[in-house]
Amino acid sequence: MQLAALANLLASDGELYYWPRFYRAEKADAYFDRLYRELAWRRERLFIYGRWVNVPRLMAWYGDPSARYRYSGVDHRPLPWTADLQTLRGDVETICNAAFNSVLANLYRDGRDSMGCHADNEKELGQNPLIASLSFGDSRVLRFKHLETGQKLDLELNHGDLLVMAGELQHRWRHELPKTRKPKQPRINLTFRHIAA
Ligand SMILES: O=C(O)CCC(=O)C(=O)O
Ligand SMILES: [Fe+2]
Repeated sequence: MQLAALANLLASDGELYYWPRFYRAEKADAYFDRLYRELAWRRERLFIYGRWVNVPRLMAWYGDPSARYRYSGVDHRPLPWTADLQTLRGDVETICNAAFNSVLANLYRDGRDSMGCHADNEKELGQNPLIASLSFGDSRVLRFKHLETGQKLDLELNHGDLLVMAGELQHRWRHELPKTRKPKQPRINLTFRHIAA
């Protein structure tokens, strides 16, 4: 099966493809355990409105040496691919029929960890980036908001799910992973990207 066989969840202004349980529970369990233990999780700090704030999640950045990535004034040099990340990259490349040279890993330790509203629109990602996102661990809601109409779309991402963002999505929509008061176990999200050298 290929991405093109999936329906676009958006009626207009971008492409969003959702493949629930892309990995079955057992396989997803094994990935979660190893990623949790093996990735070099770091607490990042960002300089926002004149002060340093802790990013409310742990992060790790892997990729080809040429895949340097800058955001919020911080230059991210990728760590070399681990065996699992290579395998996962291969899987999503096959499905998406695209090449990825880097992956941003996020670890949301509990419901207080989150990601603020943003678009993945850095110029290194190209005009209409194709970004493949894998989720492992507890479920969390990813919320899309249309920039002009304010339309909202909530997607609950579960253990082993694949989500692909493409087309004009990053120009027309923003997305966030809100905090929640519900008790939550850790969740790992991997977003595979192609960074122009
Ligand atoms: O955790 C998620 O599902 C979203 C991650 C995300 O938006 C990003 O890494 O840019
Ligand atoms: Fe994002």
